[in-house]
Amino acid sequence: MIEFSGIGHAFDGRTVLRDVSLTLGERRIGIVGANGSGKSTLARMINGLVVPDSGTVTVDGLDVARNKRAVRRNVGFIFSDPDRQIIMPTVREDIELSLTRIESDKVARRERALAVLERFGLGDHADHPAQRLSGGQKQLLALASILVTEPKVIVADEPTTLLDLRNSRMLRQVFAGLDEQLVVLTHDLDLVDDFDRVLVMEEGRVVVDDGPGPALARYREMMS
Ligand SMILES: Nc1ncnc2c1ncn2[C@@H]1O[C@H](COP(=O)(O)OP(=O)(O)OP(=O)(O)O)[C@@H](O)[C@H]1O
Repeated sequence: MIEFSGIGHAFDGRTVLRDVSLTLGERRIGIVGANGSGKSTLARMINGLVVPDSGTVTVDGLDVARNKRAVRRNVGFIFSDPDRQIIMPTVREDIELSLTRIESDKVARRERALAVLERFGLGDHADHPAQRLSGGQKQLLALASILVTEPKVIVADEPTTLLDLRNSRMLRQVFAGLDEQLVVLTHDLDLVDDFDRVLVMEEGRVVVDDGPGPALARYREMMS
């Protein structure tokens, strides 16, 4: 359960979030909205990457600002720019690094890394330099390295921006099969059209909060 309570935030004196209060308990939640409407800022508060100027954010009852480390163990954050997330020289090592926290056995780590790479269509690239992957392959690697650790909550910021149609569809299926709570920020409206709940943001506020059908229809109207 994620709870935003009376959130306000400004960057350099410019307000970007205004009095946002929300309880997110559904399994799959989409957040859409115009560029600059505050989606990423709000999502980054879920794992303490941004601390709100006013109000509180809690995850399973833990105040994020005061318990960043504990919260981050349970919240996997997938950045829109995969270069921010890829650390190790090879593709397999990058996944293995993510696994060190939850799997102490080296051989088991390797097996799990290879299995997840196979699942994400990167099996043939396991020993390739991670930085030489294409943009979309890097995005898949960044996703795989978070999903493999099975965090309780996954926050994905524009996860399909670099993906081709086949991989976007594959990701949609991966998301459909996840047991974890998922919060996805996206401009790809098809990605969230079967989610449980969709929020539409405008100028730092949540202006629509509904099922995907009515919420996306309203958003399309707003953007036309
Ligand atoms: N670290 C920062 N320093 C200064 N301003 C920032 C910072 N991060 C975000 N902003 C500003 O806050 C506003 C909201 O940005 P945010 O990234 O939350 O929007 P968004 O809805 O995710 O946009 P997009 O769809 O373009 O990714 C923007 O005007 C942005 O310039």
